[in-house]
Amino acid sequence: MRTQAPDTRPVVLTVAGSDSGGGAGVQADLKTAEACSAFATSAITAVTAQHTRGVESTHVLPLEEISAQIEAVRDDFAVDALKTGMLATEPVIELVADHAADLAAPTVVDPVMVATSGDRLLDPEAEGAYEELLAHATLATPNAEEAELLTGVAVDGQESAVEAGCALRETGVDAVLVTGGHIAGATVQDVLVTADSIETFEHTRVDTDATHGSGCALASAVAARVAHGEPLIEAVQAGTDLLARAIRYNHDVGKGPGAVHHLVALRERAARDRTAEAVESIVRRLVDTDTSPAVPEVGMNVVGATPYAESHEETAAVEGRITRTFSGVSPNRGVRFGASSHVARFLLGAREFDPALRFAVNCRFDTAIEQRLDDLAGVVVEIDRHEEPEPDEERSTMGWAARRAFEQADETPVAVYDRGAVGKEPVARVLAPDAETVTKHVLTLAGRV
Ligand SMILES: Cc1ncc(CO)c(N)n1
Repeated sequence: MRTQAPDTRPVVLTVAGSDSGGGAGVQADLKTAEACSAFATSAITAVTAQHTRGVESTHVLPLEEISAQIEAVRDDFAVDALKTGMLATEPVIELVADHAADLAAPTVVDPVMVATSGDRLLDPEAEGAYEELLAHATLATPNAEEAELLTGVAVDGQESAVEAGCALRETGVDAVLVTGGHIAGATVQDVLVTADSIETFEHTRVDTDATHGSGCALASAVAARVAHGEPLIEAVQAGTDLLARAIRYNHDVGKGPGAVHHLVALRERAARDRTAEAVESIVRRLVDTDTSPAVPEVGMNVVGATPYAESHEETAAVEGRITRTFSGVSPNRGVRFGASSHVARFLLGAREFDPALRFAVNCRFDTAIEQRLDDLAGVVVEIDRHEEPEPDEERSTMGWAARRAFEQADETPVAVYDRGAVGKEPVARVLAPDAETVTKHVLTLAGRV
């Protein structure tokens, strides 16, 4: 016999509909809540025959069966947060309102009315019943249409979102997050109205229709976090950040628009070891082959981004860079996540245009290297650093450099170089989707192939 090692997690109960398509509803809730470190339980209100293109049919379960599921969970588990999704009819909303009133745990209400596909998921006569449930809720997460249906305030921007949020708080709900995904604009603004603050969470819009399951995932992520005892504002910030990433790296499934990537943050973490090992293998090859002719005065860095990297903390690089020695080149210290700022920001900037790019290396640029750039198989772009704007808050203009390069090229470049500027050494940066290719590019520039 072995000693058990139990793992304790807060329990989330989702009361929602089943989506056979797996992207929204209970399926989305279970995946998201588990990915946010909660133990997820569920009570199914309705079974929908659904896919990425729409809802084919809906069967609402008998009220006693919905009630029995909630009772079964509550009898046995200490529920740390309640989350509601598709409630379908007025009696179901009333049933859940009774449980929310009686449960000493935070309740997150996603007032699901219409699917992303446009199909109705709530009996139109039941909209008024939400007041009863919201009276006992911690947070409501309506989108612009739901906020308008619940309050009569047409939501078309931040100001009206605040107005609708304040109006909805009259029901007694502690806080309202009016989500902005459906409001046109280059950025998505989600507006949180609480008793004593108004917070706006802003994310650059991702050009996709693959948002199936986004409302369910957001509310479940927030529920899992408040179940952990996280303050509401932090939980909402983290939830909206998660969703931005889950939409950018959406699941390309089905014939319609894809679904959000509920596990994206877990997958990012899971890819870290492989990414660091790939960077280590590139560094080994560059050291073994003595790439000193390609090492710039400022030192060379090899940067690897996880497939879902969004910040330099999610890229692995050599601490202290690779520098020239008497007999060749040497990495100063080990490979660590977050070790590169400059080259990492160039790679992250390039990933805004081509997310398949995973690796970048900054190389020397001189007349010998300039000639060898022709030997690289692919597009090479020159940028002029005299044109660059003031550095951003991270004191880096590397996002600009990547943007400038992609504006000038019709396809993803393999190298982006500049001839320097005052106080700036000329640099040739190589880019690739895989470790093997980026290594070959550096060896080519060093004259080692
Ligand atoms: C079952 C279900 N719940 C919620 C939504 C909202 O996206 C959906 N499409 N399906």
